[in-house]
Formats: sequence, structure tokens, C-alpha cells
Amino acid sequence: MPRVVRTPAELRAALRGQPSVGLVPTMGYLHTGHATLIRAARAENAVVVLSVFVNPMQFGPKEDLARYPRDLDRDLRVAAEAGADLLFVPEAGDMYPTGFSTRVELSGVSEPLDGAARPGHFTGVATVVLKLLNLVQPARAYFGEKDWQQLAVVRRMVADLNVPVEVVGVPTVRAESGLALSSRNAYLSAEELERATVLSRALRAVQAAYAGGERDAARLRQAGLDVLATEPEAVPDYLAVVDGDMRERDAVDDDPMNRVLVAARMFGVRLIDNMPLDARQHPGGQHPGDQHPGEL
Ligand SMILES: Nc1ncnc2c1ncn2[C@@H]1O[C@H](COP(=O)(O)OP(=O)(O)OP(=O)(O)O)[C@@H](O)[C@H]1O
Ligand SMILES: CC(C)(CO)[C@@H](O)C(=O)[O-]
Ligand code: BAL
Repeated sequence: MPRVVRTPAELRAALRGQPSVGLVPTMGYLHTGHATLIRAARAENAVVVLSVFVNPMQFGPKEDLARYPRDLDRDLRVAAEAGADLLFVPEAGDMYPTGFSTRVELSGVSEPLDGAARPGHFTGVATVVLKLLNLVQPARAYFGEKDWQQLAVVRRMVADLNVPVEVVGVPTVRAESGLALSSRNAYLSAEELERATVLSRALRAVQAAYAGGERDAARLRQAGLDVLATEPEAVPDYLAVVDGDMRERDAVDDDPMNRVLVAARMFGVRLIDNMPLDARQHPGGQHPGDQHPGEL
């Protein structure tokens, strides 16, 4: 079993002198998506650290912080099987002690989409990710493409602040139904999970329109919205076609960084997903220089 450390001081002591560390930041309740990130880190680093921290700073006052699923025993089993060496499981008071006053706030990539729908969310993400990077000082840090805008925010912060880490994006792991794996799927019943496949079906409809030659962003978007409209339980927050900087344009070009992103509320749960416009790309799309599990 991986060792569990609880405080920043214990973590630093455990990692002293380790030359090649891979960090996988998570909020726990691990699934195969997380295991894929851990395995990618295992293949490239001498030591793999998994953080499990439901970060209060990235939740809005009306969001699901209190009911977010937590199960450390299950997390330990998944982490062990995937090859993590160390689990960092801090308390909120260890990460944000009395007097904590710093915020890492990005403009640009963090503003639209989830940034607009969840005010303050990416400030919370950037702040905790920078703290984790400073605590662990990893050579590489692994993030899922399922949270595509988050990945863009982390890349921007790391570049802007000269953080000495390689950010590795890992393609989205999906259920056979097409549904992106997500800890929040645990809130849904089997029937609701089946109906939540409307998100990936909407994204595929946009890909199909793009493959058919459509380059008008509004018409591409409409192809996805038409599919979402077939599911009365899906209340979209957004469905957007964006470039690598999360900007919507009137007409799209063939840049492989172009993506379609969706967020919708279904059955009281907020779900997100995204795909590259060009379905012939790697299933999850890729950033130049990224490593993918299948290629390691
Ligand atoms: N299906 C997936 N495929 C690949 N990576 C994933 C997948 N789901 C989550 N991740 C990645 O795992 C990391 C930790 O994510 P997190 O713990 O929030 O899990 P989650 O399933 O995204 O949870 P939530 O339901 O809160 O969105 C993030 O980098 C995230 O992008
Ligand atoms: C990156 C992260 C662990 C920061 O709390 C979280 O946003 C997540 O799990 O994607
Ligand atoms: N996976 C992103 C974390 C969040 O929704 O807060």
C-alpha cells in the first residue's frame, strides 16, 4: 500500500532528495480516469505522489463541497493498484492555515465557460495547484483532458510564473457508453448515467458536422445543442467551440487545439465534457509534446 502523509512537513520530509517525482493532483473518489493518470506518472517517474484534497477554495457557496464523495480506503486501493508511492491527504487547515491571504488569479483562459459559470473556481484551482507544485516540486504533473479548461489554466500559470514542471495532459477515459468518467457520476443512478450520455453524443454531433465540412462556429454549436435538446433533463450551462486559449470565433480553422466543450446540469448534478473538433485526432486530442498512456 502507498504511504499516507497528512501534513506539508511530513510530505517534504518523505520527498527529500527524490530526483524524479511525478504528481497527480486529485479530489479523490478515484476511478479509472485517475488510475490512468497515475499509470502515466508511474511510467515516467521514480516516485509517484497522488494528492487527495477536496479543495474548498474552488467551490462556490452553493456548490457540492459538503456532499462531494469521499472514500480514502477505496482511494488507497485504486492508488496502490495503479502504482502510486505516496498519498498526500491534507486537512483544509494544513493547506489554508489561519492568516492565509494569497490568491493566484488568471485573466484570459480562466474567464469564459466554467470561469463564468463558477466565479472564483479557477482562482481556487490555480492557488491549490501552485501550492501542491511548490510542496512536491515534481518533475512532471499530470492532469486529465476531461477538465480541458483547467488544463489550459494550469499550463498558462506554469508558463507565466516559470514553474519548473512539465505539465502532462492525459486523454479523457470514457465508459463504453461514451460517458466521460467523473467522480460526480457517483451521484447518478444507472438510468441517469445512461441519459447523461447525451453530453458525449452532442459533442460527437459537432465532430460529425465538422467532418462534413462545416466551419461556421454557430452552426457547429447548433449541431450539439440540437442533440442536447432531445434530453429534457439536460439544462446546458454552455456548449462552445473554442481555440486553445478558450476563445470563441465566428469561423473555425483546422488548428488541432480547437475543441468543443459542454457543461450541463442533469438530475441536480453539473457535468462537463469536451472533444477535439477533428475526431480523427487522438480520441482525447493532444497538446504538442504531451505523452499519452498508450505511447509510453
Ligand atoms: N475521465 C477522465 N479521464 C482522464 N482524466 C480524468 C478523468 N476524470 C478526471 N480526470 C482527471 O483527474 C484529475 C482529478 O480530477 P477530480 O478528482 O476532480 O476527478 P473528476 O472525476 O474530474 O471529479 P469531478 O466529478 O469533480 O469533476 C483531474 O486532472 C481530472 O482532469
Ligand atoms: C486539479 C485539482 C486537484 C485541484 O484541486 C482539481 O481541480 C481536480 O481534481 O481536477
Ligand atoms: N475536476 C474539477 C474539479 C471541480 O469540479 O471542482
